[in-house]
Amino acid sequence: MNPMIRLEKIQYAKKDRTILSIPSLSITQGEILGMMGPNGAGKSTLVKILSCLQTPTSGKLYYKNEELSVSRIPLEQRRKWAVVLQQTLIFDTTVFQNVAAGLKIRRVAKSLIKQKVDYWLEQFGISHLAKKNAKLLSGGEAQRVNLARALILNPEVLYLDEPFSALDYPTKVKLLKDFKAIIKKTETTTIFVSHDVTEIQFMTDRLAILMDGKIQQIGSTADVLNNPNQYTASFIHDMSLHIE
Ligand SMILES: Nc1ncnc2c1ncn2[C@@H]1O[C@H](COP(=O)(O)OP(=O)(O)OP(=O)(O)O)[C@@H](O)[C@H]1O
Repeated sequence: MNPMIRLEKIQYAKKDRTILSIPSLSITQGEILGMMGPNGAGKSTLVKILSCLQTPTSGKLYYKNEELSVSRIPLEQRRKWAVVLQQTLIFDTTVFQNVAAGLKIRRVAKSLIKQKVDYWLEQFGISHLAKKNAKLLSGGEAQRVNLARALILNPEVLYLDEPFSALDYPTKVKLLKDFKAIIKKTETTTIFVSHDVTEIQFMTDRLAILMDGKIQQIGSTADVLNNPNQYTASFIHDMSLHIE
């Protein structure tokens, strides 16, 4: 299968320190790739490079087999991607307007915006909050707004950097289930960074373990978690402790 995204010989260095070194990485259309690693391993840096928010020191990035000039990404290309972070970005207006924000910027017709926002509010189970000021939402509700705002733009690739880590467990479980069903239905290629083994197990098809700026293991999520290698065993063991 043709990769959606491919990295080749990517390096990111600051001063004398190599922060990231990825000889190669391919992500297939529609897959959910998980990424775990200790603090400072380079996960956010990799996500920023993949979404062209950061220019690597060297190496190449391909999107559907076409090389991207990472320092000059056209707006149409950027609009194929969406990034959702742990901190929710909420505007001081209604939930409806928050979810509609990206479509308005794209000058989508009002009637179509209404149709799409209604659909996505329903998908995320927040239709009843449409008229509420989004600043007054709970953490779980706010993250639903954040995800709806990203998915309404029909992104080809979604980057998630610990989007659920601030949520309590029951809220998280419900949102994970709803979110996974949506991602699978829309076949959105997703890169999902998390410190939570349960989230990773539930959400991802493949898992990459990043340590000291290198991918030390990558494979099917079950395989990586059940058969860690000499580099990843101790980290995976420690990460799994809290669910035993
Ligand atoms: N612009 C920069 N200048 C200097 N150092 C940087 C820069 N960006 C990242 N780093 C360093 O690179 C390393 C990797 O950072 P990164 O944020 O990618 O790690 P991470 O795996 O996402 O960590 P965490 O799990 O704590 O969020 C860290 O040591 C960080 O301090």
